[in-house]
Order: sequence, then C-alpha cells, then structure tokens
Amino acid sequence: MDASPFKQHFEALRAHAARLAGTPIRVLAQTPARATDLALRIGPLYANFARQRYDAAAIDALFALADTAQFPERVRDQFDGKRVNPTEDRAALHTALRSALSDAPIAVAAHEEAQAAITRMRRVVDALQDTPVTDVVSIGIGGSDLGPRLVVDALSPPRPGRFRVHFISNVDGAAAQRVLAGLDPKRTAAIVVSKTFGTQETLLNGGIVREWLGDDSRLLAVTANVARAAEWGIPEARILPMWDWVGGRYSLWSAVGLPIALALGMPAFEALLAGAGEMDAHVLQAAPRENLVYWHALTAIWNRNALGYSTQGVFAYDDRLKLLPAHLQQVVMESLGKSVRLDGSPVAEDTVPVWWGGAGTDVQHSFFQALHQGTDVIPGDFVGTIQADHPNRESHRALFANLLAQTEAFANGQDNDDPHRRYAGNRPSTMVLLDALTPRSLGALIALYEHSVYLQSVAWGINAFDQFGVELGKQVANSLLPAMRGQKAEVADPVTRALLDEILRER
Ligand SMILES: O=P(O)(O)OC[C@H]1O[C@](O)(CO)[C@@H](O)[C@@H]1O
Repeated sequence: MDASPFKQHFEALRAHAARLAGTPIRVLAQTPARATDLALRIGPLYANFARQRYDAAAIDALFALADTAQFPERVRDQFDGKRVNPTEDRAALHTALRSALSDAPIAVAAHEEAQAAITRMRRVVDALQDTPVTDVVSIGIGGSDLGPRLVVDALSPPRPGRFRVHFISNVDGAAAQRVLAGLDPKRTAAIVVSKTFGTQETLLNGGIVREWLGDDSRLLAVTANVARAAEWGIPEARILPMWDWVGGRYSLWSAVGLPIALALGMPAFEALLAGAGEMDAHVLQAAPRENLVYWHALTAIWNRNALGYSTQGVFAYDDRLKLLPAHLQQVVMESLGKSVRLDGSPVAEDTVPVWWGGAGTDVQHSFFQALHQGTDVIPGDFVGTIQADHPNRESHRALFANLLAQTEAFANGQDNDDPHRRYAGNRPSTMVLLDALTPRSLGALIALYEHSVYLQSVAWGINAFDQFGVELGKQVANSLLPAMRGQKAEVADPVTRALLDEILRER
C-alpha cells in the first residue's frame, strides 16, 4: 500500500492554507451568505462552520479528499460490520446498538443481540424498582465509565429517576471511600462494568464495593467476558452482555449504559439511542455537502493538517455538559492517537491533536486568556443549548451573550496601539447548538463526534478502534506491584528504583 495515498490532497490543503494566510476569519466571514451557507441543521442539532479559516476553494479541496478517501463507502463498511478494526480482527458495530441501518447479516445479528440486551436491561431496571434500593454504584473506568457518567450527570436533574447513581473509576482508594461514605449498603446496588473483566482498577474497586455491600445479591456485572465475571463471583443470571464488536469508548449505547437507564429510566435511555440513530441515518444517507459529520471531520483535518494546530478545545456552554470534554477526550484521543497506518507503515500526516476543554463561562476566567493572546492558536468547538431547563432566564441570556461574545472575539480580535491590549483574532471555532438538552439531542451530539472520529481515521489511514498504546503502562504497573507491596523485586530502571526507595522509605 502507498504510504500516503491521499498525499496530493493534503498538499493541496496546505497550498490553500498558504494562499489564505493573509486573509483573516473576520474577512472570510464577510463573504455574502457564508454565515448561513456554512451552517447545517440535523434534527435537534445545528452547527455553524462560518468561523473556520477556509474559503470555498479550500472547502472544495476538503471534499475532494473525502471523495478520494471514499467516505461514503467507508461509513457503509463500518455499518455493515466489516473488519474496520483489522489489528484485532473486529468489526465496530456500535451503530447496531442504536439503529438497524444495515442488511449485512453480521449487523442484523448484532442488532438482534442488542435488542435482547435492552429487554434484559428493562427487566433489571423493573426488578430493582420493587426493592428498597435507592442508590446504585457503577464501577468501571474509561469507556466503561465516561459515557454513562456524562449522560447521567447531564440529564439527571431535572429528571430525577428512581435511583441515584454514583460512579467509581479511579484506582485511588479515596475514590471508592468518597462515594461509599454517604451511602447505606442495605439500600445500594452495584454494577461492575468491564468489557474484559480484567481491568485492575475496576476489579480492585469492585472488590471494595462487594465487601462493603456485604451481600452479593445486589451486585451485577456488564461484560463481554462472562466466564471471568462468573469466576469473580457474579452469577450468570446477573451478568449483562457486551461484545467484542463494541469498543469500550463506543459502548455507552449497550448494557454499559445500565447506569443511565437506572438514573433516568428506560424511556430516556431509548431516546438517547434514538438520537444517536438519527445521526447514524444522517451520516449514511446525507449527500457529502449536506453531511454534518463530513463537515466536522474535514474541519478537524483542515485545522490539524493544513493549519498545523496541535490542540483542539471543546467548550460546553451548558454546565450540565461539563463532562463532555472528558468523554470526547477518550473517544477522540484513544481512537486517533496513532502513528502508524493500517498496514503498519508510518502515518504520513500528523494525527490527533490534544483534545481538552471545559465548561463556559468558568473557562473564560481560567485559561481563555491563553486562547485570546497566547502564541498557539487553539481552535474550539463551542457547544450550547438554546432552551434552558431552569427558570433563571437572565442567567441563560448572560450565558449565551458570553458564548456569542467569545467566538466573535476569537475570530475578529481587536486592534490597539498598546500591544498588551491587542487581540490578534483569527482564532477558529465551530458553533454547535442543541435546541434543548434532552436524551435525544445528547445522543445525536455524541454520535456526531463518534462518526467524525472514524472519518478522520479514514483520511489518515489509521485504525480508530484499537488502543494498544495503553497496554505498556498497565504491564509496567503490574510488574511494579510486588515492589510496592514491599516484596523483594527486581526493578531494572534506575530512576524508578530511586523513586520507589523514596516512596517506601520509613517515615
Ligand atoms: O471495560 P474494560 O475492559 O474494563 O476497559 C476499560 C477501559 O480500558 C481501556 O482499555 C484503556 O485502558 C479502554 O479502552 C477501556 O474502555
């Protein structure tokens, strides 16, 4: 395979970026109708790309890349259950969890299994209703934690469900203690969520919670490794399924979302799936120029490979979405943090930028100074919710005035004779607006990012669905455990040895 089949396209993009170097966003934005032409609405989602640093010719070049990279065919492959994760010889069928948009037998079978799992989830939720349980602790990490945690945090109030749901992820024993401190073991159920059922953090925390509960009957598991969960002590009847065709970071739509169903109710969980399903139908069916996912992915490529930006912010102007950056960080960075192509050859272009973010307006009073005047330009996705769910109208107006002000100031800057008070502007942003924050709109939003990530991986020729990079640290940690326990152990690395000596020194 050619190490860089899309080389001419990336070179063309860089040529466009060079051509546009002297044309700031505030000038580009004056192009008639651009402010509305570079906007799309898909169901409850609206996105506006008018404040990106491209013009019509550069956009044409981006869509030419999408064409050569065969975006529609590659999307179809994923929905049809092709082995889009060749290094693990796996499909990535998270779409089958929320929509039945493929006739391929493997996708149909996956959809049927997913439906059966939903039926089982409903039974679990119903069965718990008739017990004294008031609280549920979800124990998992990474993809087995971040998505459900985000959705529960975003949507719980003002929709208080029957159960309060809490999350424990970090292996730091303090995390478990802090959650359990306020709970009554007799009124608490727990779910151990782990695709592999081999994750150190989850098993340790699961053990702590199991002991604290004192009664195994309120302990459930969600896993693809039923044998291991059963061996750990959870009977099969209380194990809900996962499958190797769902990646952890794409798994909140499966029984991994049980904490969501418990916190918000099954109808809300199903509305979340339906919202994601709408985005699935959109990415599959919309023409390229009408396709929000294509726009989002191509904009990411533009900022990374044509303009060379090495970080990307996501700023939620909705306090309920403050965990969105954390979830997207895993979806984006675990998927796209790769430096070799599918065939193992070095990737020709820079891949994932550092994704990070926070909630506005808080971020304006912490790190936005650097975004306005720092030497690095940091493009941002700004996510807002038009309709508030609370009575504080004036607060909501102020929130939106800030959201609009920041993106305008980033784009336009402001001249001043005093260099300290000058704003260069020309900082790109995409505005993503939800009509209201509902299970449906949140499902669509998360699915937008999932699909965008996949298309970026297609353009770079990398595997978005493996994550071997996380393994080395796990292995080293395991090898250091005996030394941490004070047992005699060979530690070859001199710096690690010195650090261990300091940590284990008698005090
Ligand atoms: O669900 P598991 O198997 O416990 O894995 C948890 C997480 O760990 C990772 O493998 C990364 O360490 C993620 O990809 C995954 O979501």
